[in-house]
Amino acid sequence: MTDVLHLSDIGKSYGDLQALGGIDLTIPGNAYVSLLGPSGSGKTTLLRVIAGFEQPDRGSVRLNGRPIGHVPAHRRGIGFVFQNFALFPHLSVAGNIAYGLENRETGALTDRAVLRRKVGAIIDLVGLLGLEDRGVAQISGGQRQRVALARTLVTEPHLVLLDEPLGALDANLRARMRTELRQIRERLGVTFLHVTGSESEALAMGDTVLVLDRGRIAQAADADTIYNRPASPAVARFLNCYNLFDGAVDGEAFVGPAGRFAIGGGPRLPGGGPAYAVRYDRIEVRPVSAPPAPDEVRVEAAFVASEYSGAAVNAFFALDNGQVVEVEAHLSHRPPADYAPQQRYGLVWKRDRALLFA
Ligand SMILES: Nc1ncnc2c1ncn2[C@@H]1O[C@H](COP(=O)(O)OP(=O)(O)OP(=O)(O)O)[C@@H](O)[C@H]1O
Repeated sequence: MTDVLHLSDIGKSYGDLQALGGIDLTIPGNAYVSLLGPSGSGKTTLLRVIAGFEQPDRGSVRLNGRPIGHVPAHRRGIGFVFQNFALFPHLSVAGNIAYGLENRETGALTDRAVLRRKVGAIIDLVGLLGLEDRGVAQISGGQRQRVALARTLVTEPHLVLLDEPLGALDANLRARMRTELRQIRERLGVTFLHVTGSESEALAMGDTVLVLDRGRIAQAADADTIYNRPASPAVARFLNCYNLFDGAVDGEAFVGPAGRFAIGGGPRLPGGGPAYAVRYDRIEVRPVSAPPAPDEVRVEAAFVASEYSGAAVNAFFALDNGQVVEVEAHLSHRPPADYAPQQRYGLVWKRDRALLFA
């Protein structure tokens, strides 16, 4: 598979603020790539540099092997889908989709039959058949999102950039559009680079997930690797599914304010430590009197509260040093537990299930 985009040492500052601090990145053709990062990490700035809306202070951008730093945005052959859709309110669904083809600077399409065929094919692809003549104010949010996507795809871009494309949709629709976006992309074979602040969206959608941290790529890997082997405590923190503990390695234990955790045969990860991380769903809650097995780590904590989220329940426990530990139980595995407020429990996990950044 050939690479579609190559970034080398891209830097961008606004005054004293460094938004991008030297980005090296290669994005393959025919792939779904998610770009995940907390607010302010530089996601939008990076997309805008790639699209050509923003000039970087340094570094180079290559598209299909050719440098495009000097090429204006509208000639790059890169599509952009915005969170707010940015549709023309006075045009119909078909009118919005045709607009870019009819009005492009070079090679504007004037042949009505060709235009109708191209627009019709893309309307079919994104699932808008029958809505061609509706005004865009008379369709649903999900349908407007499809129009925004179709309007970009009809220009046959080499690469499509999507900035929080599902952010304006309600939760049900967002889940459905995830699957649809992936299917549409697969049918076309064009690379999507999808910016999101949602870890679940990034992991669910990306063949490759890029994690941005303060203007740098903290990790680029498949979703499984990111989830199970985050490259640093910062990446683990963004994923919102790891309890992180401060401390230091002391012989065969990790020692910090939360206690002394015996180190098992689990991996020692090189990046950004020292820190100790246990995933929410790796922790079991036991009566305080139950002793741990030799291969387990145990801390005592008082139950604070639970939160149901559909298929799972997340319970929060306070350690003696005040740190809150989150435990996630999937209801398909066991019925919801009934913990007593303020009561003490043993929180237990297998030594080799923890991650050690050292
Ligand atoms: N035009 C600008 N002028 C000054 N500072 C800017 C400008 N655009 C972005 N920044 C700053 O650059 C940093 C990166 O911003 P960016 O919008 O790329 O982050 P982001 O990861 O997309 O955030 P969010 O998820 O909140 O949209 C932020 O600190 C932001 O305040």
